[in-house]
This record gives sequence, C-alpha cells and structure tokens, in this order.
Amino acid sequence: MARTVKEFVKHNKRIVPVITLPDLASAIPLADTLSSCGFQVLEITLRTEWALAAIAQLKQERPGLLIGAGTVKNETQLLQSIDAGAEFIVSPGLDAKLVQQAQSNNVQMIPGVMTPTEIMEAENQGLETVKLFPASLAGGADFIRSMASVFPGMSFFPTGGITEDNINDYLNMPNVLCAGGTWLSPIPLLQKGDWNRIHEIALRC
Ligand SMILES: O=C(O)C(=O)C[C@H](O)[C@H](O)COP(=O)(O)O
Repeated sequence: MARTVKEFVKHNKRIVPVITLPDLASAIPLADTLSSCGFQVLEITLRTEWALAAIAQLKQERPGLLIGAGTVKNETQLLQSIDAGAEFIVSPGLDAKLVQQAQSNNVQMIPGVMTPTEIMEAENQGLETVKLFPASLAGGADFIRSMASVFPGMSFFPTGGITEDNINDYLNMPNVLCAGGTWLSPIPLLQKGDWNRIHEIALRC
C-alpha cells in the first residue's frame, strides 16, 4: 500500500516545506534540520537540475520521510519523479493525463486548482486532495471555507503566499489537510548552509 500525505500529516506537522535546492549537497542537512523540528513531508521542486537526484538520495537515506516532487508539469517530469522515488507529485495545475498516469503508477497526485470547475474535474478524476495555488491570490482561506459545502469530500493543500503569519488561517479549517510554502527554506539561507537559522524558523511553525 502506497504511503500518502494524509497518513503522514495525521501524526506529524501539517506543514509541507516547498524546497528549491541550490545544490545536491544541501538535501540531507536541510531534510535533517526540518525533520528534527517535526516536518516529515517534504516537497522538492523540479526547478533545478539536481532535484531528481536529491529525491532519490532522500528516499534512500531518509526512508522515514515522505518525499514528493513539486513543479511537475509534464509526463517526462512525472515519470522521472516516480523513477527517482517520489511518493507524491505536486503540480501547479490540473492535467487529466498526468493525474491518470500518476494513478496508474499508484502514486498520489496533488494538482493545483484555482476554481470550482477545476475542483470538480479533480473530484471526477477520483482525487480527494487538491492544492489551492496560488492560495493567497485564489481567495485564500475564505475560498477554501466556501468550497466545503459543495465539495465536502475534498481536502485542500494550499500553497502560494503562505507564511508563518497566516498559516493558521488555513490550518484551522477542517477541509485543509496541510499547507505549504517556501518560507521554511529560503534560498539565500540554503546557499549559505545556514541550518541554524532554518532551524529557528522551523521551530516557530
Ligand atoms: O511548483 C509547485 O509545485 C508548487 O508547489 C508551488 C509552490 O507551492 C509555490 O511556489 C510556493 O510559493 P511561496 O511559498 O509563495 O513562495
């Protein structure tokens, strides 16, 4: 049985760091810093050339974490992410073919949505969780709240414009599974290898 984000966030923090690695060497120290603060689900975005290698390394060396691939926009990236060992796939948008391909590989797909039409399409494809993206521009917590009555079976993983200052607006809602963002792993701190500072930010969340 494949592991899911839902199962992981039930027992750990409901916050998913969205990570763009400046190099491969940062992957393990960053994952160790974040997991020591209770973050067990990490999304590695495919925005750098070493993202797939980082996913493979984390999957092998830190099997207790749930590692997903983010910014997955096409079939090649989807299959490469699955080959690397990603256990969930996050996409900025909704593409029926990608959803089907992930499902046929038994890997959880979390597509980005911004409208009721897209949520409906995701629901009709059998999905139970979607990403509201970019959450702050799509209507934020109020949008998610107003979707609860028409999509009672759908849970949300909002990202985009979320920080430690507004994350509780999202996490307080029953139809929010978890929320994520880049503020836990700022690229300048990653470039400096400033794990202490990242640890401080993570402890506050
Ligand atoms: O590319 C993906 O698959 C994503 O998940 C997008 C990210 O969630 C946002 O880039 C987070 O944006 P900020 O936290 O506002 O910096």
